[in-house]
Amino acid sequence: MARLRTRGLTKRFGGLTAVDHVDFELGDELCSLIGPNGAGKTTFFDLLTGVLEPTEGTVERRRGDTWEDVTGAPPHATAASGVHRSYQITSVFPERTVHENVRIAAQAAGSDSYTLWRNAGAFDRYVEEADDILDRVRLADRADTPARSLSHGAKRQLEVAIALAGDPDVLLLDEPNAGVSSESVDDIVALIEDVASDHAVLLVEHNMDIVMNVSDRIVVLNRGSVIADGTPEEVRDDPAVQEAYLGGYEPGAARGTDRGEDGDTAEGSA
Ligand SMILES: Nc1ncnc2c1ncn2[C@@H]1O[C@H](COP(=O)(O)OP(=O)(O)OP(=O)(O)O)[C@@H](O)[C@H]1O
Repeated sequence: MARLRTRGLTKRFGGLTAVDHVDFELGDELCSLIGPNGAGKTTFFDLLTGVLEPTEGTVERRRGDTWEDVTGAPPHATAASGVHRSYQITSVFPERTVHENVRIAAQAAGSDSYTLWRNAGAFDRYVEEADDILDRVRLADRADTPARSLSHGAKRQLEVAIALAGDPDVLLLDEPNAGVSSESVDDIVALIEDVASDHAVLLVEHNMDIVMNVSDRIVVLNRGSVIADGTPEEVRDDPAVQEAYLGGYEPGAARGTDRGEDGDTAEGSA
């Protein structure tokens, strides 16, 4: 079922059109959004999540049998409507533990957050929810670790955990592999595939091996416009995509050669 769609979505920065009349629909699938640097991927995510207001066009969310116009709704309203984004530059509280970060995110998304002090049962529920999510993202053994001391890979897992805490049905994953060492890539890939089993997922990822392996569908942006939309095989074999982006792509060559390979060690701050 289609869950999110855009019609004629456009963002101009002065004379530059960063996103150019994009018609897009996300269903229950793992769709990757790829394209060269500056293609408009981040701007598109910012438009979907209300970080930016479009110059033209609409963003709509499925509500039962109808579509609701959520164009320009602020980020908290977008999150409340079930669209969550994992940030490349994260919003974790570095001094708080992994568990506290997820529990706080679950509380913030819950309807009774303002009366929590009166409602011990609600608190226990959020603690349990955080336990379950940490099991799912395989961070349970680091529940009591301060977020700042996690490795890059574990930080990406925590970001996904925080996004899951809001109980979304659409997840926008913003380079979940950024900065992760090659040994940890398989864990992140397993996590992406796992969350895609029960969420609609839109993934921005530069590592083409990951994109080709996990995606049901790939949308290619170039200079703000969609130049291809299809299965990994269709997109890989598309001459326009080869020219704009994938020129010279060979399976297996992307791993370890991408940006952000600065090792999977703690970085001192989240
Ligand atoms: N706030 C802004 N003001 C002016 N220009 C901007 C702004 N944000 C982005 N741009 C421009 O819009 C274009 C699209 O940028 P965007 O960051 O969306 O691309 P991207 O596909 O995410 O790139 P990357 O892969 O490098 O992250 C670029 O030319 C960029 O310089």
